Amino acid sequence: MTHAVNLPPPALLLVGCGNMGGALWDGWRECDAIAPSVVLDRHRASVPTPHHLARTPQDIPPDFRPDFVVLAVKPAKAEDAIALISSCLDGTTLLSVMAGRSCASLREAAARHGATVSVVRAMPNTPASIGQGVTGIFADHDVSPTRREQALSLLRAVGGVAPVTHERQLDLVTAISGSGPAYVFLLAELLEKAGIDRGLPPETARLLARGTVSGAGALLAASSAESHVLRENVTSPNGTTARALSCLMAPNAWPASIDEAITAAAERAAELAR
Ligand SMILES: NC(=O)c1ccc[n+]([C@@H]2O[C@H](COP(=O)([O-])OP(=O)(O)OC[C@H]3O[C@@H](n4cnc5c(N)ncnc54)[C@H](OP(=O)(O)O)[C@@H]3O)[C@@H](O)[C@H]2O)c1
Ligand code: PRO
Repeated sequence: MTHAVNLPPPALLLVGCGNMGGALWDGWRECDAIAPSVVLDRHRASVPTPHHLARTPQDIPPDFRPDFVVLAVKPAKAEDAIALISSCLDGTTLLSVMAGRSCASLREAAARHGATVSVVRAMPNTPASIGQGVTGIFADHDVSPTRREQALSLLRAVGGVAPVTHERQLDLVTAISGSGPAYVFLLAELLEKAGIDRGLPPETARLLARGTVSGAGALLAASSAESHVLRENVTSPNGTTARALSCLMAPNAWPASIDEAITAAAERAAELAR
């Protein structure tokens, strides 16, 4: 995939505007990355003009022709969603953010409902809502260069983008960065709980835990130093951090559990593909 040159922002039919679809939608709207678009979702309260909210496929304006149909429903609901919007799908590019579902399975599902589509798969994450996502992306062989570039631009508008050359690598992307924010939020939860359990006022524990996770993330983003160097900068010889890290870095602690967690998530992504 190469760099886009002055491509017009695409019009989208966003199917599913929940946690991930909503994060992308907020990020795209914030930076004007999209032409007038339609959101199909049962729960979204509103979308601002010039965009249009459809509660059911019948609410989609009949003359609306999207450049991309962005599929952001749960993988188990993909088949139903494709059946419902098949009349908008024919001839478009399907941009799926679903875990697991392969390009081939989505192409075949569309074909079962009389629609010919090319498929781009992206695995974003929820910090996309504030323009700080990171997305792995894979374009199927029949996606046109223009659509590839537009898909890349869309995802670049909401953060970093890592193209992968083999579709199966998206399972690992899902395990590391798609699911990854949850691991970091868990760390914030556990730090907060540790403070409260040891007698800190809850609001103090919350401030310290959240500030530490977000501050460390911001420092990582702003610094060119490797993450292990930033860690070592906090760690005085024989000091408090060294004592804590001797627990966390024990071979059967974080090194083992992170490894196990990534394997488990990637295996689940592969299961969803089946
Ligand atoms: N959450 C993440 O951090 C994340 C990250 C990367 C990728 N993903 C992928 O993104 C996809 C969506 O996940 P999510 O967490 O955003 O799920 P979600 O919060 O449940 O959002 C999906 C939304 O789509 C709506 N919907 C489904 N079918 C519809 C239909 N036919 N008509 C109208 N609305 C419909 C759902 O409504 P109902 O609940 O009423 O069906 C829901 O509001 C998944 O495939 C997941 O693998 C998620
Ligand atoms: N959320 C989706 C899941 O948990 C995919 C990545 C993040 O399956």
